[in-house]
Order: sequence, then structure tokens, then C-alpha cells
Amino acid sequence: MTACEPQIIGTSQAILKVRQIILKVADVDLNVLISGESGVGKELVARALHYYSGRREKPFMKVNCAALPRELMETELFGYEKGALTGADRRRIGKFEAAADGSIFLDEIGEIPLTMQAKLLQVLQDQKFPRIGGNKEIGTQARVIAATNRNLEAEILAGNFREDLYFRINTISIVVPPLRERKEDIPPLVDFFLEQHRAIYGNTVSAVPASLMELFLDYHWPGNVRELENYLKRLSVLGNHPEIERELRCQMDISAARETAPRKDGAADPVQDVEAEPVLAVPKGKKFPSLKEVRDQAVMKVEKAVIEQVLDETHWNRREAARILKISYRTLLYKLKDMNIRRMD
Ligand SMILES: Nc1ncnc2c1ncn2[C@@H]1O[C@H](COP(=O)(O)OP(=O)(O)OP(=O)(O)O)[C@@H](O)[C@H]1O
Repeated sequence: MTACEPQIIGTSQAILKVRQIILKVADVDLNVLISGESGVGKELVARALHYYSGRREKPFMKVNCAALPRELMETELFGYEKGALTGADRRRIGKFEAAADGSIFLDEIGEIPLTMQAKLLQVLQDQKFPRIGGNKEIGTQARVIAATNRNLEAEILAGNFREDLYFRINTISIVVPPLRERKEDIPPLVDFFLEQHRAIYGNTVSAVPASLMELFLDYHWPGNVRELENYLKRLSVLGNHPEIERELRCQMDISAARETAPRKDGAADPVQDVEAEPVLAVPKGKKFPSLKEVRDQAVMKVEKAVIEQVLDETHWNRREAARILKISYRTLLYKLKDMNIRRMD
């Protein structure tokens, strides 16, 4: 089945340039590395590259490298033979084999452990691999599209990412800038998502009020287009723009307070921040939020602060942080994305 045409909305120079590069390189069999913050549209770009290539009718296989521990990643990528592992009661093909001569999208490639990077490099060089526990070499013609929200050059310097693998995947580089650097894309994105949501939810919201659009244009969008899409989903379903406006103002107050808050020793002390800042900034004369909203926001703020502190102390070793916090690695990754916690290098 052919996927629908991915629509990359935006009128900024940056997005025009991204669209141009996609059309230029889609049909060239070179590996592409897409970089940008979380939620900027890297996967959308990857899907567009596949769609506009001669591989459109072939599979597009996505692998989320951040969600998998090393052992699972190996089986996910290369598959296994019957009996190769405990519980392997039949052969299973991996994503490389399933991609055949289509595209394989390695999302969050910066998360791949070093040992696995060596294996991946070997496969990219040889264009063949055996399934785990097998001897037969399986050839692969899949085009590799990788994405990262990390600065891989800094990761190379820190010894966390192989330089040779970086050069292998980065033949063509596409950088998708954060939404705050291309705010002219916000109005067309708003129209696009509202239209999409009208078709899905059958609601009647066809435009955002001017007061909300003003806030949209002021806001710094740490979660980028995904965050905008989520606000518009809520607006489409609940029609609650005053609540969204209040939330955005509150977020802006928090970040303004963060920027101006004096630090005693120059070091971040997020838990102390939580006590120092008001949990909810409700401007005078404005309606107070429900207690549930207050509770949800307060819990999220405290959780976020503690996670940031643990990550700081573990030097961003997320597996160690998950262990200390007694949550699964996967849950931690989910929370990092959901709360827009990013490493500041
Ligand atoms: N320019 C755009 N036009 C239309 N939709 C967009 C655009 N950019 C992003 N989106 C939408 O925003 C959401 C997030 O995009 P996507 O998943 O591609 O981001 P990402 O950079 O891959 O995120 P992550 O790093 O967290 O995986 C998706 O629903 C995507 O379709």
C-alpha cells in the first residue's frame, strides 16, 4: 500500500530549504542524517524522502533506537534464527531484512550503544549481515535514513559516537530548525492541523482566536511542532481556548522566572527552583484553574525538577537515572519527551 503524501507545512526560508533538499536528494541513493530538536518534524522529513524516492512502493521501516536495550536492538535490526535465543521458537526477520530495497529509518541514532555502532557500521559497509544465530549472509539494499536530536559531533568528541559511523550515515545532512526560529510557520501550521482535526473529530473549530494566536507567536515552543499539534488537538476537541491561554502564559512565566532567577553558586538546583517559584501563576482578575489542573501541573513540575537533578548527577546516563528513580528506561525516555527535558551541552 502506498502511504499518503507527507505534507511539510511552512512558509519560512528554513522549511522551503528543507523541502528543496528533500526533492533534490530523495532519489539519490545516499544515506541521510536528519537533525533537529524533538518534535521539529524529523520523521516527517524521513517519510517525505522515502515517498519522493523510487522506493515509494517499497517498505519504510522505522526503528526507535532510544527505546531498545542493546540485545533487543540487535534482534530488532537483524532478526534471529530459531533456537538462537531463549524463547526463539521460530525464525524472525529483522527490520533491515523487512525493509528489503525500501528505506530503513533509524530514529534517535545517537542513542545506539558503542558496541552496536560497530556492528551497524560493519553492516552498512558490507551491505550484508547474518541473522542472530545464523550463518547465511543476508544482503541489504535498504536506504538508511537516520535522525538525531543530539549534537553527534559533540558526542564524537565525548567518545560516545563513532566518527566512522557518523561519516557513513551523514552523506547528506538535513537540519530542521526549532519552531521558535521560524515563527512564520505557525499560522499555516495552525490552519493545517485545524483542518486535519476537523476531518478526524468532526468539530467546528476553524480558526484560533486572535488572543491565542498572539500567545502562539510569543511562546518559545520547547516541544516544537508536536507541542503545537497537541494544543490544537485539545482546542479542537474541547474548544477550551481560555485554559490553553492560561497554560501558555504560565509556561512563559516559568521560563522567564528561570532565566532571571539568581543562582547562588552558578549550578542548577531544580528542586529549590520548585519551592521558589509559584506553582501556578494566575494573573490578577483571571479565573483560577481547577484543583485537578493545579495538582497535575504541580506534580509534573516536581517530577521534572527531580528528573533533571538526577540526570545532572548521573551526567545524563539515562539508564542509571532510571535505576535511581525506580522507573523503567522506557518510562524515563517517555517522560523526557513529554516534559521537554533536554540536555544542555
Ligand atoms: N512542517 C510540518 N508540517 C506538518 N506537520 C508537521 C511538521 N513538522 C512536524 N509535524 C508534525 O509534528 C509531529 C511531530 O513530528 P515528528 O514526529 O516528525 O518530529 P521528530 O522531530 O521526529 O520528533 P522526535 O525527535 O521526538 O521523534 C508529527 O505529527 C508531524 O506530522
